[in-house]
Amino acid sequence: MATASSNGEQKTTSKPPPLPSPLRFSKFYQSNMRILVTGGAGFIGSHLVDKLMENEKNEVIVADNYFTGSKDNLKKWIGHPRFELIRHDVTQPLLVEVDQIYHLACPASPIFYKYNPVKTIKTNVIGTLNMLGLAKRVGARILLTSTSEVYGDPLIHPQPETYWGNVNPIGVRSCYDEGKRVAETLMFDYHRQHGIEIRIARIFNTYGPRMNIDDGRVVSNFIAQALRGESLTVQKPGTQTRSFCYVSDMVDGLIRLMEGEHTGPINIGNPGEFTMVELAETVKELIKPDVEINMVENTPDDPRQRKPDITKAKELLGWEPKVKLRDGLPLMEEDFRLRLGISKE
Ligand SMILES: NC(=O)c1ccc[n+]([C@@H]2O[C@H](COP(=O)([O-])OP(=O)(O)OC[C@H]3O[C@@H](n4cnc5c(N)ncnc54)[C@H](O)[C@@H]3O)[C@@H](O)[C@H]2O)c1
Ligand SMILES: O=c1ccn([C@@H]2O[C@H](COP(=O)(O)OP(=O)(O)O[C@H]3OC[C@@H](O)[C@H](O)[C@H]3O)[C@@H](O)[C@H]2O)c(=O)[nH]1
Repeated sequence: MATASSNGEQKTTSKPPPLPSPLRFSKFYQSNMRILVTGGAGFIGSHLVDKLMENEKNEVIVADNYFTGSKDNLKKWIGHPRFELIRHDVTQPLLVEVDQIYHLACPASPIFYKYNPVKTIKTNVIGTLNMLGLAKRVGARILLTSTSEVYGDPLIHPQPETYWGNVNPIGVRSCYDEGKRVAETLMFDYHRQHGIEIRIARIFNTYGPRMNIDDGRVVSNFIAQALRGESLTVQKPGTQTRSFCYVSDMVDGLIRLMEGEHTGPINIGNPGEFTMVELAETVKELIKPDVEINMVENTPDDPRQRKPDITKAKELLGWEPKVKLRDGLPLMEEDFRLRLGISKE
């Protein structure tokens, strides 16, 4: 049990976690690393599970309520002896014995997190409290997937982790961005007060195969629209920017953060920055050159610019993204073609 926090402050630690089953110390038993992935049936979560399952020393448990995720994303692991899938809502306590927790459970696409905002904030606050309670009880290390949305509509560009953000506390996005900010606070309070080992990743826009076709986020929308021959819906003004990270780079960054020595928060994202008009033009050029681009109304509080400063990730985790947008989009196109049943002309 740690006695000093990463910033040198003294911590009050409560009672230590119970000892694990004697079986884990038995001479002839090689214990595996037991890893819980909440939200593991979703887009990033299922890719993370694939990577974790590659290591034969890992046992993976997924807890998911299937709000935006699906069993289909995990079908290759169902029935595997090192894998378990639990239908569970993180707003309820969970009793499992694990060594690490990747806490991803939360809808991520704006149309889904705004659909039931009260549930979104409960997922972020009560869900994170429950997972921290679990981490405390069993002595597990816990990683939270926070978001670039904690910077709100940023007034500093690119965004370093030291920036405190510019967030509307009462807007339609607040259930998500303020929810994640409270989740980060809870993580640090459990760390300082109870000595829990924490990791916080601030994820910037991530894309790749397995995103829901009707997820509503911009990359999946544009690819699905181009493949269906529908016009690409660029929300006004179209000059707003995002920086897109391919999912395999993201998973690599999350695992390095979990395995490393630093609590974070650490930005994980690709600094390649594009306006939404540039993204639409790239999708058009790569997938369907004759598709139209249609300017449509935007939603409130849409951040005007976003680009991660990844100096910390490079220095502390030895991580930087490898896949450029132009290389990642065709991989996603291939997956969408398969799922939509539209072959290349
Ligand atoms: N993809 C991105 O660009 C991005 C950016 C920043 C942060 N993140 C964070 O990464 C995580 C995963 O995002 P994603 O893109 O894979 O989204 P996703 O919607 O595909 O996955 C979220 C998963 O969480 C599950 N879930 C939602 N509420 C739950 C609850 N109450 N109990 C149990 N399970 C629940 C969903 O069913 C789904 O499987 C989220 O925490 C999100 O906030 C993602
Ligand atoms: O069809 C569309 C959808 C979206 N957009 C624009 O594309 C930009 C990105 O929108 P998205 O919905 O993909 O995602 P956002 O960047 O707004 O939010 C995301 O940020 C980080 C994560 O936490 C979440 O995955 C999500 O909240 C916005 O400016 C939006 O106005 C379009 O131009 N057309």
